[in-house]
Amino acid sequence: QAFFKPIQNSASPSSTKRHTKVSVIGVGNVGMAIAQTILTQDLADELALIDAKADKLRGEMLDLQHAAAFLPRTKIVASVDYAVTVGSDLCIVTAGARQNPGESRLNLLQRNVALFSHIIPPLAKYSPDSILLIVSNPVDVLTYVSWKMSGFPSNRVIGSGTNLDSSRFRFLIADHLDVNAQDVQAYIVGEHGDSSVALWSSISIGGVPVLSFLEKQQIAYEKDTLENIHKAVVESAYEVISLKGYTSWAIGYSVANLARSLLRDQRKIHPVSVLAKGFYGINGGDVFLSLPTQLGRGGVLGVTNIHLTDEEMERLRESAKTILEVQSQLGI
Ligand SMILES: NC(=O)c1ccc[n+]([C@@H]2O[C@H](COP(=O)([O-])OP(=O)(O)OC[C@H]3O[C@@H](n4cnc5c(N)ncnc54)[C@H](O)[C@@H]3O)[C@@H](O)[C@H]2O)c1
Ligand SMILES: O=C1N[C@](c2ccsc2)(c2cccc(Nc3ccc(F)cc3)n2)CC(O)=C1Sc1ccccc1Cl
Repeated sequence: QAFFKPIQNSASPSSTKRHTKVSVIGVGNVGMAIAQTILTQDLADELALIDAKADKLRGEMLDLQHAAAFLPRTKIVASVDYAVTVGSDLCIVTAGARQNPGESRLNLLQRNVALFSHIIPPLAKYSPDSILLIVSNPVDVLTYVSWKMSGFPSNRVIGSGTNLDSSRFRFLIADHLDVNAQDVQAYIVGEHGDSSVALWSSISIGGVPVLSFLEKQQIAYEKDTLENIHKAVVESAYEVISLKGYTSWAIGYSVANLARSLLRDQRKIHPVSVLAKGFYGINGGDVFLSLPTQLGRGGVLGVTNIHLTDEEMERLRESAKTILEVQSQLGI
């Protein structure tokens, strides 16, 4: 006895809506924050989870599946075998070793490059037309490594880069000016983390350039205000780590926002890590740095040609040089 009484001609029409599949590699703090945001925002029809720890992986899959009654219907699969990622539209990589106390960034990088040599090639094999979105740190170099290891065209290899830095920057500016962070447009570019570059000229509130906004609102513009807010972006990352030991929610929402632009072909502009060679006089070699980039279903659709001051240009080139020196030691 069928559970439902068939209704005439109710067979679902041959749906032209494509099946959207997202794979998240690494189900730690960051990977699970991204996964749950993708589910709550209904960004995928299928979510595949990968990790090296089989028990943790199955536990996270079951725990998410048990929320099905409260979420849009999404098929959730998980395995240590990369075959489960087959046919993904987007592969988000958060897997990686954590920096040990006192460990140099270079040593952490070398450990993560070794891990990536077992992660990227199977992803590329099972989903040759997918977009790779790299979150693992050091994100700019690991995005370059993923580009080399995958053999994908550079428009389909993106790093989360300074997307999180910029979202913290927007929050802090909004908090300082008592406005909504969604009305604050502000870009941090270049290298993710301690050496990022804040583009003061890019800041606008509701379309009003920040300096004239301050004048109009008669808010005193202390010379160091914006510089102090940029410093606070870096300090807040260290503060969160010191208080809770990791970061998850801001990176989760910021990466899901990138996933939305990519999967829904939003053609939105985000500060993400892209192959920066040829832009702003960066010509010393293949280097990934964050620039304001238009994102859509094809990945990187274009890089905006924003005005940079000489100082901003110089700092970008310095970052490129540092990263190229590190990359030259990888032998990739
Ligand atoms: N780009 C950014 O803005 C940003 C922000 C926060 C964190 N991060 C980075 O994200 C990464 C993850 O952070 P986290 O807090 O989730 O760490 P975590 O240790 O909680 O999770 C990492 C996961 O990767 C898994 N893993 C390790 N090796 C693997 C392999 N070979 N294959 C598959 N899975 C593997 C581990 O089992 C673990 O579950 C770190 O590199 C961190 O620095 C980046
Ligand atoms: O919010 C974070 N948390 C992390 C983190 C998460 C789990 S363990 C450490 C963080 C927090 C603080 C410092 C730091 N340094 C770092 C270490 C190794 C790298 F390869 C890159 C960065 N990393 C990872 C990370 O990249 C961020 S954003 C971030 C970091 C430093 C400065 C500014 C920003 Cl916007």
